[in-house]
This record gives sequence, structure tokens and C-alpha cells, in this order.
Amino acid sequence: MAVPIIELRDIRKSFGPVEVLKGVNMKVEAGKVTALVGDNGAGKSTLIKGLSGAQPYDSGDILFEGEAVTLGTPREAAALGIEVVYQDLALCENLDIVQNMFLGREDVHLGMLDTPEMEKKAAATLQSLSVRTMKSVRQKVSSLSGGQRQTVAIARAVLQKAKLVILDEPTAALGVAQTEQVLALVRRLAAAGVGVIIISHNLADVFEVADYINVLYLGNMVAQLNAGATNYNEVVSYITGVRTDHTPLEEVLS
Ligand SMILES: Nc1ncnc2c1ncn2[C@@H]1O[C@H](COP(=O)(O)OP(=O)(O)OP(=O)(O)O)[C@@H](O)[C@H]1O
Repeated sequence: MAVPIIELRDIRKSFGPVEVLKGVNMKVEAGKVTALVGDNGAGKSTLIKGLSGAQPYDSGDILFEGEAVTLGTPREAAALGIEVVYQDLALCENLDIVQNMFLGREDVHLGMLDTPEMEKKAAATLQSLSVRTMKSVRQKVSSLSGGQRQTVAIARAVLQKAKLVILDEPTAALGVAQTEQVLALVRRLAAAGVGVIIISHNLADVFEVADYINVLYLGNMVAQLNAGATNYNEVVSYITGVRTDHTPLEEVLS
């Protein structure tokens, strides 16, 4: 396989006496969608918070495009091109699409906000993702549907030239049609060469969108499966701890 965009080796994290990540290994490829599944409390959020730099791991190795890196702060993660789209999206309701997409990273020209340039870039990014459901990039986020908000959050990551986008339950609050739109967007994101990690409790969504399915069980990565070579029952058996035999990662990704 090509050099993974991100590789985690023997990642550990404890909160006081509670060991939440117990030596997790994971590889994520560019241009692929890797689903991260597991029951409540399995450690998914803790694993993701470490990748975002928000809550560093206690120990373990992180390789980004084959190079050892540290992810001690969100700034370090962002500098590498790691963007997390959280469930609550962190969009500003009272700002419009352009303002949200550039929030905190505005284009400045001669000391002034370069609004025409930002509008152009925002529209081009949405177009590159084949998003046609937005009326205007100057629409306020408060007027958007859940699916459109998710789209803006994903487009923001693309605009920031993300190499690895992590989506935390992107379809949790969405209806059927909007879920389809967002899943299609996730596929396009991967098709554009971005490495995508998607956390989801919805296995139908996972099977629709993922190339690989990684299962965490009580802080251990118990399976890394090729989505095309596994099935619903097998994934559930790993999630619930019925199966604990480990599929060697090299076999899955070779
Ligand atoms: N800051 C913290 N302090 C103490 N314990 C924590 C902290 N954060 C997480 N935990 C514990 O770590 C374990 C894993 O939590 P985590 O949120 O990573 O799981 P998860 O797989 O994301 O679950 P869910 O699907 O419910 O979001 C849980 O037992 C949780 O109580």
C-alpha cells in the first residue's frame, strides 16, 4: 500500500486509573474512507481528540505521511492538514456561509478583508464538491438545514486544504435524503484524495460509504476490515466483543 496519510502505533491514554486506549494501532490511507465504529465508551472520541491535538495521547507513535510528528495542540494538527468536523459543527449561526468557511482564517488584502476573493473561493470549493443545494454563499447559517450545515463544515475543511478529515457522526441528526447527500459528499471528499475517518453508530451508513471498517472494543482496536469483504453480522460481533480474533492490519490494507 502507499504510505498512509496517518499511522498510529501503540497509542495509550488513561484518565486517572482508567485506561481508555490500550495500545491502539491504526492506518488511514489518502483517498479512502475509514470508518471507526465501536460501542459507547469504546474510546472513539478519545482516539479522535488525540488526532485533533485537543487532548494529546499519553504515549505511542504518530506518523503523518510516514514522518513522526507530535499532535500536542489543535494548531499543530491544523498545520499538518488535520481537520475535525464535530457533531455540533461549531458553526456560527449569525454568520453567513462565507464567513463560516473562513472563520479565524480570513483572507486579508492591504489590511482589509478580501471579501470578493473569499466569496469566489467559497463558491468554487462548494462547486468542486458538486454542492448545488445552496442558494447563495451569503446565506446565514441559521437558515440552513442540518445537511447543508454539515456540507458547510466539510467544505470549510476542504477550503483549509485538509489532508485528513475526521467526521464525528456526520449523519446523526439527519433525515434520509440529507443523509444521502452527506454520504455522497464524503465519497467525493475521498475521491479528491483526502483521507477520511468517519465515526458512526449507523452501520448502514458505514457500509454505504466506507472502504475500511475499524472496530474499537474497550480501548483495543479489535478489527480492521475491508468493507467489501465483511458483513453487518461480522462487524456487530466485533463491536459487541463476541469476536476478538484480530484480522492482521497488513492483510487488510495490502
Ligand atoms: N476526560 C475524561 N475523564 C475521565 N474519563 C473519560 C474522559 N473522557 C472519556 N472518558 C472515559 O473514557 C471512555 C471512552 O470514552 P470515549 O468518549 O472515548 O468513547 P466513545 O467510543 O467515543 O463513546 P460514545 O460512542 O459514547 O461517544 C469512557 O469510559 C469515558 O467515560
